[in-house]
Amino acid sequence: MGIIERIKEIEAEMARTQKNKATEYHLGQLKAKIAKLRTQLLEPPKGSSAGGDGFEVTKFGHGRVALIGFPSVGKSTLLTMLTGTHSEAASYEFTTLTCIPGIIHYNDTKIQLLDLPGIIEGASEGKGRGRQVIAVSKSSDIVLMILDASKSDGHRQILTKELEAVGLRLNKRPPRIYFKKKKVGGFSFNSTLPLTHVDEKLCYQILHEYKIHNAEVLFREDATVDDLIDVIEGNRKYMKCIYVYNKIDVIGIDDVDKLARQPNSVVISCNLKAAHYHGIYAHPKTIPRLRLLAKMWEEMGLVRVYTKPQGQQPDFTDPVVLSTDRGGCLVEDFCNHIHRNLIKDVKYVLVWGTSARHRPQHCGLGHFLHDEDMVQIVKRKEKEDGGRGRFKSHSTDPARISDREKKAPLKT
Ligand SMILES: Nc1nc2c(ncn2[C@@H]2O[C@H](COP(=O)(O)OP(=O)(O)OP(=O)(O)O)[C@@H](O)[C@H]2O)c(=O)[nH]1
Ligand SMILES: [K+]
Ligand SMILES: [Mg+2]
Repeated sequence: MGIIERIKEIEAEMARTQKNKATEYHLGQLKAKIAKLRTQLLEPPKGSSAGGDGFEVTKFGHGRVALIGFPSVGKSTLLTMLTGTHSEAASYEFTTLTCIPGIIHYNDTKIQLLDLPGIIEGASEGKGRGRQVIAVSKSSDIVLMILDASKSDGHRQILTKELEAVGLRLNKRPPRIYFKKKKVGGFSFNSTLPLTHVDEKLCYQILHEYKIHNAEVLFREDATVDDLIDVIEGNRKYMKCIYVYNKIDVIGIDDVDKLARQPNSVVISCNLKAAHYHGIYAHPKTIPRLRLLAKMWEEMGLVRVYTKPQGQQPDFTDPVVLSTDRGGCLVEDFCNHIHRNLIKDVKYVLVWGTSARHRPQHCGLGHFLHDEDMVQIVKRKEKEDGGRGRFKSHSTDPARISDREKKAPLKT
């Protein structure tokens, strides 16, 4: 039996099983079994090389955004509108068959936008080009889920389920569960608050399913079995997703209003003439292109830092662009971005901008920078170098020549 059939079989068993206190351990184990199979499904088949069919697009610019959606929702039309790169659009489904990159110039940064083939239900199991499309989405910084405003909102749930099945978690943060595998010592289970979804026995059984017998688990929130499985699997990708409702020119203004008020959602129309004709862009929530770009920028969490040479103004068209993936952007990240050896020469930095309490503020490597800050690096002088001799070449430093080298006969 193939992996997909096994997943289907377990899903059927779960559907048959009534949910109650007595079955909760069994259901938990079944969930873990499915998660394991799905992870297996993601491993590329032996002997095959991934991609090779027009999907491998080189990363470019300061960030990457993928357009995901059902066929004919207007992904290609949107790419053409936002980037100027032409991507074929037509009224029939599956017009786009490969990955087509374009570039958005916004806030002095370059953002790579990727048009992709439409995906359909079952994409996570390999239907259509689902696997390749999903792999590209995983390589992106954020996802724009393009939806047809005139179609059922069920599409959004189906797509979310497909992306979740391959380990993508949209607009969620990692569960607050500390989990550490150990070599010995058995199983320890703790929580900092009362738990309502998981108890020690259930956790033990899930770990048993993964053949993990020594581990430390600490719940820091009232997490679910699914959260626990995500933490054990350890391969989940947490991504921001913007729901983009396109074609609002074909629906009524009340429906536009409802969609626009949903969280993480933007309403647009690529058919500008129709949108103006219906008076849709008179609506305050629908300043189309700019609103979408602004939302995208916000969700990407990029930080522009301008380098200020001493006694000069910085080049305000050429920022250092950093991401806040790891919870923020430190002075240390900024220095490392400029040069990987710079950090040991830095005495302190001067920071101007919203992160600074004074103008300028003296900051160390652990200071968090904000978007549009200006930074001047002040280096150590050579004599302040703590005698580490960074300017000396090691090979000519007599103290560093080993005894063995001294004794070695000179080569002629
Ligand atoms: N009314 C209306 N039609 C639109 C809008 N945007 C796109 N379309 C039309 O929708 C159809 C599909 O557009 P595409 O850009 O090819 O859609 P796609 O999502 O790239 O389609 P596939 O590549 O086949 O998955 C085309 O006929 C477009 O002209 C819009 O905002 N309003
Ligand atoms: K199409
Ligand atoms: Mg297309």
